[in-house]
Amino acid sequence: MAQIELTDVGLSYFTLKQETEALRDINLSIKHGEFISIVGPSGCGKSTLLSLISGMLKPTSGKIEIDGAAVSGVSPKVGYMLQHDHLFEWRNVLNNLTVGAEIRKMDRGIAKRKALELLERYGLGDFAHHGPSQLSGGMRQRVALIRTLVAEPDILLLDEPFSALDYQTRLTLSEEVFHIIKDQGKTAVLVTHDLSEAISMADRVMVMSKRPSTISNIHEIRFDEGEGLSPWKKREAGGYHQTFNAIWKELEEHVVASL
Ligand SMILES: Nc1ncnc2c1ncn2[C@@H]1O[C@H](COP(=O)(O)OP(=O)(O)OP(=O)(O)O)[C@@H](O)[C@H]1O
Repeated sequence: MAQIELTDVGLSYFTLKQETEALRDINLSIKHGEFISIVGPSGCGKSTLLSLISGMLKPTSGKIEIDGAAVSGVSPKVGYMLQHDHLFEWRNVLNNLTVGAEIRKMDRGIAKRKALELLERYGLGDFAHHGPSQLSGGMRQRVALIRTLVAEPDILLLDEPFSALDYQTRLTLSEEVFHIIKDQGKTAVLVTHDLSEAISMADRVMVMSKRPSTISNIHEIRFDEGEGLSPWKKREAGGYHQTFNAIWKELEEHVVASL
């Protein structure tokens, strides 16, 4: 059974002046533990799609299910990682990690233990009592991911999580985040403008058309070098450039059409 299932999903935004049809006829099945990337022209509705999966938005038409149950309201099974880490500067790292637990009225002791275990496991154990301003951009984003993991979501929605970082940090962090997500056995949906990031991290890359956006194509990312390759290994794989060029050609057509 699919973990996330979208059937004939459409979404229009209504304002006093106009209706904006963002998404049309979206049919998508995402399996447990799968990593899928979404690319498409600017403004085509990628973030809207994540908001629908999280339950923050309700589709105008069609249905969305997680583990066979209709999504109604914000789902506790879903966690977000965003472009900005939104860490509170006046709290140390550990206290930032327990914010979600406090809001959800989870046991703070349990949340703290979980947070410390995750910090230790992912190389940030020495920074638990540091302030966010004492961390590099990449470390802050790792803390943001750990904060999401403390709440134990099954599904991670990643909305351009690396785009505010310099290129070198992006490469390193995407590798680290990939390993953390696989290690934790999470299902992940990544929205990115960076096609090499999309291909290197995901099992499948979904290309969306210009608005009203439909699914143009879904590409399986498979290389002769084997299954489950890390982003570094995928970038080095024999068929990588061919795959990149094929998806880029398709994506470029949608980007040009949207100008
Ligand atoms: N709250 C809203 N009210 C009205 N229109 C909206 C709202 N949010 C988004 N839109 C419109 O819906 C469309 C899709 O927006 P969305 O942010 O999902 O696209 P995107 O593909 O994530 O964009 P980008 O790549 O630039 O981040 C855009 O035309 C946007 O202007």
